[in-house]
Amino acid sequence: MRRPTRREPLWRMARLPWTQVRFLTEQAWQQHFVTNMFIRPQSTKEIEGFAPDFTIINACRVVDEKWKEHGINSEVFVAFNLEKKVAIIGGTFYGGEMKKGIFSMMNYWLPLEGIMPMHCSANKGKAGDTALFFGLSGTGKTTLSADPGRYLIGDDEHGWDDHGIFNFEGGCYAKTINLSEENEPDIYRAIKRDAMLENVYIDPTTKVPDYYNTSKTENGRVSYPLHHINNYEPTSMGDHPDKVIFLTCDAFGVLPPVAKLSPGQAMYHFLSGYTAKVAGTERGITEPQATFSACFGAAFLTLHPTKYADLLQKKLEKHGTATYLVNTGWTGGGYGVGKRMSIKNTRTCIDAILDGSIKNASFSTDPVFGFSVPKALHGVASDVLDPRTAWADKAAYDAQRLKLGAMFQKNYTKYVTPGVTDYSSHGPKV
Ligand SMILES: Nc1ncnc2c1ncn2[C@@H]1O[C@H](COP(=O)(O)OP(=O)(O)O)[C@@H](O)[C@H]1O
Ligand SMILES: C=C(OP(=O)(O)O)C(=O)O
Repeated sequence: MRRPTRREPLWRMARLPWTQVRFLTEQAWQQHFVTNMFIRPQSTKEIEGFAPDFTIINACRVVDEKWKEHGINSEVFVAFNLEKKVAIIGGTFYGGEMKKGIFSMMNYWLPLEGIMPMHCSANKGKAGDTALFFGLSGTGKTTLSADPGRYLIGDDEHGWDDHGIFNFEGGCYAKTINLSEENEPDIYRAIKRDAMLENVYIDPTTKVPDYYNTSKTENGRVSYPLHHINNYEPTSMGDHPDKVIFLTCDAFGVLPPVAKLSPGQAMYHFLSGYTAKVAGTERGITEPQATFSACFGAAFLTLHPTKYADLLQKKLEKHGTATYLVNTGWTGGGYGVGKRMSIKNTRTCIDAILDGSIKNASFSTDPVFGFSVPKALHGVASDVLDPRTAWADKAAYDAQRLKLGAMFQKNYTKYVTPGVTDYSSHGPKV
C-alpha cells in the first residue's frame, strides 16, 4: 500500500496553482490517485529497502474483448491474486477499483490477526471519544464524518484491534454530485491543489468544475489527502469507539431517521446490511434499489459475513459500545413520493448521539422492528422523527413497513445455520 517514490508528473502538478485545472495523462492520473488515497511514506528513510506488500498493475486502457467467453460481466476486469499479491485492473479508469481492491485484501488478512476490518468512516470528539459510521456506498460515510466539531480519522476503511481503531488509507474519496459549500463545507474546501477530480464536468471555457452537471456520471468524485480536511486527526487512530452508527439509505421511507439498537439488534442489522443502492454507485442503477449488503459492504468481503459479525460482536461487548441505526434515505414516502432526508436533519440526529443528549430522550418501541425510536429530539421536527407521521397515507406506511420486515426475514434465513449464533429473534416481527 505504500509507494516508493513520487515521480515527475506529480511534482509538476504539485507546483501548479489550484485555479489552473490540469488534465492528467492516464498514467499520471492513476499514480496521483494512489498517492492521495494510500498511506504516504513520512520520510525517505521509510522507503529505504522498500518492498511492496502488494502490486497493482493498472492497465486501464486494456479491455477484455473475450469477456463473454471468460464469463465476466463486461469488458472491465479486476483480478486480485491473494497468493501472488498481484492485481491486474483493465477496461476502467475508475480509481475506486484500486482502493476497494486493496480493501478486499485487508478484509482477508486482518481477521487472521484478530483485527476487525470495517467499511466505515470514523471521527473523534474533543474529549477523545471515537465514533464509527458503517454504510454502503452513498449512505453518507464521507459526508457525515467530515464534521467541523470533530477530528476526522478517515472516511471509508478502518481496522479495530486491541489498541483501538485505525485508518488504513491516507486520503478521502468524496462524491461530488450536488456538492455545495453550504451543505458540505469541509469537503468543498478540501478541493484545493493536489485534490483530484474524477468524472466531474469542467466548463470548457471557464475551467470551473460544475458539480450539478452529471452528464458524465452521477458518481463524480474527488480524492484528496486526509490533511486537506482542516480538523483531521494526524495519528489516523482513535480509542475503542463508544458509538457505532449504521447508516442505511432506506428508499422505502420506512425506517426512522434514528433508532437505538440493542446488542442483538446491532448484530442482526450488521449481518443484514439493509440499504438502497443509489444512482451513481453501480452501473445500471438509475434509481434507488433496495439491497441487503452484509456488513454494509458485501462486495468487499473475502470471508463469510458471520466471521466479521463474530469479531465485531466481541469488540462491541468488550468495550460497551452503543449502536444506532440512522436512515439517510427517504422520508414522507418512498422514492418517487417522499424526499431524501436533509443532511441537516441527519446531522442533528448524529449530533444528539455524539454529544450523548439522545440518552435523555424518551423512546417508543417500533412495533415491527422492535428498536427504540426517540419521541423528541431538539432540532428535529416530530413528523421527521416518526416516519409514520411523515407519511400522508398511514395505511400505506403500515403495509410498507410489514413488507420491508418480511424482506429482512427472507434475507436473514441464510444466516440461520448450525454452528452460527442466531440473531433472528432480534429482527422484525411480521
Ligand atoms: N441525509 C443525508 N445524509 C448523508 N448524505 C446525504 C443525505 N442526503 C443526501 N446526501 C448525499 O448523499 C451522498 C452520500 O455520499 P457519501 O457521503 O460519499 O457516502 P459514502 O461515503 O457512504 O459512499 C452525498 O452526495 C450527499 O450529499
Ligand atoms: C469507492 C467506493 O465506495 P464508497 O462510495 O463507499 O466511497 C465505491 O463503491 O466505488
